[in-house]
Amino acid sequence: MLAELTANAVADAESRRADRPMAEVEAAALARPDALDALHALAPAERIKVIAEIKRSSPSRGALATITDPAALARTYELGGASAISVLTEGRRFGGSLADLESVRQAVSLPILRKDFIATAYQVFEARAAGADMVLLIVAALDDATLAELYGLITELGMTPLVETHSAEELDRAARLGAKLIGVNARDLTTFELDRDLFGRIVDRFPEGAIKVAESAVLSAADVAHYRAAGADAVLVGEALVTGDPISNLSAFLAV
Ligand SMILES: O=C(O)c1ccccc1NCC(=O)[C@H](O)[C@H](O)COP(=O)(O)O
Repeated sequence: MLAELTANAVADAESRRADRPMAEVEAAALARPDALDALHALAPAERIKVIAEIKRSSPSRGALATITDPAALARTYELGGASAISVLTEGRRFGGSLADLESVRQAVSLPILRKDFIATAYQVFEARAAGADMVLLIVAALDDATLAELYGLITELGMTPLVETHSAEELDRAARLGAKLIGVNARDLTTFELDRDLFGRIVDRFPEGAIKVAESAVLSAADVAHYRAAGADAVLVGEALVTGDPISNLSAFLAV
């Protein structure tokens, strides 16, 4: 499934490239004001931080929410105390787009993550051109050379890579990269099984000083407390915020 999602995302980017060549996207990326400092926004603090996601649907859960105005939802997240916004830009299975990211960029002053299946430089330039401050790199989807190349490009463009892992070995690969913002996704992206305890089992492998993000499977404040007790600096939450009341859920999550 992960290989298919990545291949589709790359194919979709290649078809956009036919209309908007690399030189044009690169120029748009370089013309953007500086990216926001996501490492500062997500730095460890007394309270856990929340990266709030704009998520319409997903392969594991199907349709989740009708989001006609992602900018309005992002403003609600900002008002509710989120530290950053994640925008799923994959179109086929998640119903997202780069246009969503652009509209969110105009609406909030929080760092924005492009959450997608990134495997090419073109997708990274697209992210910056649309106003992203962070770009997701999924370790399981990339070999070490591509991971290092994309990591370098993202940082050269002033953005922060969120390096996503799902095992101790992948966390070690993220550490070798020098990643400063690392996520452990509770969701196995091939089987869709959720394992909330994975974060706690491998948290000791985080490199010194890296920001620890627990991704997925937060449905309640108790889940946030579980991740916090295991050492998470931040949680990345989609479903609970798009299917419930975002303000009261954020308030409960941030009170942990
Ligand atoms: O959510 C899915 O079904 C999914 C399937 C395959 C690849 C990625 C997938 N989701 C992306 C994410 O990692 C989540 O959207 C994100 O961590 C939030 O998760 P949740 O709070 O459980 O909605």
